[in-house]
Amino acid sequence: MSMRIIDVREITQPIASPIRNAYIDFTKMTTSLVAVVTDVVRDGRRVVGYGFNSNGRYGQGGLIRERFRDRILEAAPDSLLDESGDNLDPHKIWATMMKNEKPGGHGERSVAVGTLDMAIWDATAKIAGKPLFRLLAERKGREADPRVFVYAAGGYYYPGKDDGALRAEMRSYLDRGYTVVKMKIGGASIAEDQRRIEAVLAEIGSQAQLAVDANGRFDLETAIAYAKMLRQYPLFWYEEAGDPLDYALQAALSEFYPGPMATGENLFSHQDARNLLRYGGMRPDRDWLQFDCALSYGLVEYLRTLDALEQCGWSPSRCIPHGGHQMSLNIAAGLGLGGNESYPDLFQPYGGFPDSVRVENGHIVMPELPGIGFEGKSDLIKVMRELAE
Ligand SMILES: O=C([O-])CC(=O)C(=O)O
Ligand SMILES: [Mg+2]
Repeated sequence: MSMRIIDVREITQPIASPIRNAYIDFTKMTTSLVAVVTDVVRDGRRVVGYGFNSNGRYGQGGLIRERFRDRILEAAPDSLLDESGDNLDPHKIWATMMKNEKPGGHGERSVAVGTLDMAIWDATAKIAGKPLFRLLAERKGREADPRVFVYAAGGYYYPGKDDGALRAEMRSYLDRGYTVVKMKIGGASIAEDQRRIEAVLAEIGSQAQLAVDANGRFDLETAIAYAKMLRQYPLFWYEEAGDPLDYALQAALSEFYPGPMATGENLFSHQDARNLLRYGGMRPDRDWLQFDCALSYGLVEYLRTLDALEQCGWSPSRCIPHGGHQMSLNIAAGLGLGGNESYPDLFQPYGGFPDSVRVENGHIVMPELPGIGFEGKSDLIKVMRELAE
């Protein structure tokens, strides 16, 4: 059976909200929604793979429409297929997209490619008739574990939001089954952030743990001042203290912060990830890596990142990706990551879980849906089908 990709579509959609972290507000935030349309039919329906980019980087319509889409559509169809000729080969499609791209300076083309790569894996798993996490586990020769740890990310700065509202937000995450919650720091004075942290700790008590995220705001001196304040609390992690590419800052910070640190959501290639592990002072026994395939050239590249981790003595179980999307849930269930982020109240309809999924004791169980599982989330698949079906 020969098959081909007949179209690649992109639309840039708003995911705006009035929230802000220590670095940006989200009042103009967008995402690229893409569809990879094939001529394959499964269960009476044309197979279309879908993807989108995570929050934090804007939609990539320009790059997708002007460069990457055409490379896929202009390639000889058979050059994009696996050995059997019955399915797409995401690795070959990745190489086709990246033809005539110089190495280094990864910028945001990694977001454009990561978004398309998500759609390509969705189509590939649908054509194979399996959930993506099962396909990944099979290819890796390991057992999938459909039960995945998830934590609730929120705690943003928000106009008029006081400690009472922050506490109520965190309480609502506990009520929805989460055992780890995350809040923003670095967007207020250190005294105010300490007060906010203590308010949340008082609210969650021993029911949950708290992670804090500075979104890369701090210089070394401020990062250390916060470390000295934060280390008196039993935090789940201290995230992205300084600039994502300032490995020396991260390494120096480790001398002042014995608890778990987390970073990596703004590193967009396996080379950058490897540099973090080489030079960032990150500790494989306690720290967390948050590389997000949807921002960093997709799963084809994330597999290289996992190889780089292994070479540096890191387990995939130390990875809890940024982004709160179902793609990373599949990678976690299929390849043994430590879990995934979730934004219970933000970035809808893109984030979250299929409708049938509940969080229990900080974990979800992946449903057995072909592909990434977008078809199980009614509000999401509705906007996806408007693009391509
Ligand atoms: O506020 C953001 O940009 C999102 C973020 O850092 C996170 O989810 O860790
Ligand atoms: Mg973050």
